[in-house]
Amino acid sequence: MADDPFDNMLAQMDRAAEYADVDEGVFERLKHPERTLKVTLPVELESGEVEVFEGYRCQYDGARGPFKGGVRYHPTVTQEEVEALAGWMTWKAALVDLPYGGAKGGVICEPKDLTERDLERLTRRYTEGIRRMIGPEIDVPAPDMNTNPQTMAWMMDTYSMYEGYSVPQVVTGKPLEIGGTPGRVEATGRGVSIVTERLFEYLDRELTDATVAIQGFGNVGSNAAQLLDEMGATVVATSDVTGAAYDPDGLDVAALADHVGAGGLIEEYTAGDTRSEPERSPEDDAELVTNETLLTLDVDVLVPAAIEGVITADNVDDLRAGAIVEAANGPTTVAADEVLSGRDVPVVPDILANAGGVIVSYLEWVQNAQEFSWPLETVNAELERRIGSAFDDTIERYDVGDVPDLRTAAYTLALERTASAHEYRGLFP
Ligand SMILES: NC(=O)C1=CN([C@@H]2O[C@H](COP(=O)(O)OP(=O)(O)OC[C@H]3O[C@@H](n4cnc5c(N)ncnc54)[C@H](O)[C@@H]3O)[C@@H](O)[C@H]2O)C=CC1
Ligand SMILES: O=C(O)CCC(=O)C(=O)O
Repeated sequence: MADDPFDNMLAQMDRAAEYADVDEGVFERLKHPERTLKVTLPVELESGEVEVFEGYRCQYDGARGPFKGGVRYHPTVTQEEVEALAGWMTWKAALVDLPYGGAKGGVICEPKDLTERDLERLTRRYTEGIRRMIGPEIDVPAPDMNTNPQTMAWMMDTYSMYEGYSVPQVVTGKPLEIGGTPGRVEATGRGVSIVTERLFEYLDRELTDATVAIQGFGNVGSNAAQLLDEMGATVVATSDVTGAAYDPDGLDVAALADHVGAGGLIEEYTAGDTRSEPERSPEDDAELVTNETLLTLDVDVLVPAAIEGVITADNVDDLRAGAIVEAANGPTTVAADEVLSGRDVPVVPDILANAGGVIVSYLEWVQNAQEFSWPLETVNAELERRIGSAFDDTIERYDVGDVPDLRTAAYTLALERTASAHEYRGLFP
């Protein structure tokens, strides 16, 4: 990872500050997380060994409503990363106008070294650790990297055990059977595909002529790939931690999704590797390239959909993509942003591009509160309306002509909305 993600988030705020109509004192307040809880999580693993994990939950800013944000399981989680992610959640919720503040959680662990039983125990320990901090009207966790509907089911169950009754509204991204909403699993990728389509309309370019490279083929990357493929774009490359599959004629995205869905790795899918011949579509002649090469491919759209800090001062001069749509949180450093902005490469910022997940989480939370469920068509239509409206707001702010790029336009709106909530509520108790 290039720069410290928290410093990067602060630098993004600073870049927007000169254009945002925000009181200086309130702006200073917004540069600090409200609180971060660090928890120690002893877990007896299935192997019989006891391992002590460390986890965090950061509530960054709650002026606009209950805290909201995912939980990440990853070996590189740090307190600063969780705080940056919680800050980005705050600006995201404000930009897409949800009645939420921003939060994020993380546990330092390598999920692929843990059994399903270990993951359940770890999740229950973590939920117990942060349960004093969360609640349907207080702070509502959701999935992020390496967590999924099953993780949310364990969290909901653990929280409910302590309350003595079922509390589905305490987390979102749950399985349908226990109060999840149709459409949440695909929501972030769907949002990415919608904003990409809207960007192309704005730029007066045809998405059906476009080539796309997507770094990361997890929940977000794989759904974005499949939806962009359905919209007629040509997905030429995608990756996981083992490397990237690249085919200039276009990947067979559905076959790749089947391969990865069955637990396969990207490196096993590419030409020259016979381990996955039965799963690989005979037409797919993908070669294995590195993640670094994927980022520098000559494509119309680059979609970073893995981790933060991958587009930096070190590689930005090699980037050839015509546009960037940030599905991951924090993939671009401010130093790289300045170069891209100078080159007029449009970058749809994370707080807009990946907001589909939290939008549909909000719709799940509302359905839980109503004790009512909506059909998929209603959820998808509401997602499209809300993310489309945030896209329009961002473009309208950008078209005023003073801000250098779309990220600064989006931050200007998010900071003004959050600051305004602080001003109405007052800074002091
Ligand atoms: N899941 C969600 O609803 C949302 C996720 N995001 C963001 O999207 C990004 C991806 O999240 P998910 O798809 O949920 O995670 P995931 O765990 O389902 O998938 C992550 C993907 O990235 C790959 N990856 C991990 N480290 C990598 C590295 N160093 N280099 C290249 N590839 C690497 C993994 O192999 C996997 O293909 C994260 O930045 C997350 O914060 C943002 C909004 C919502
Ligand atoms: O669905 C949510 O509440 C949050 C998703 C998330 O963690 C994110 O947008 O980064």
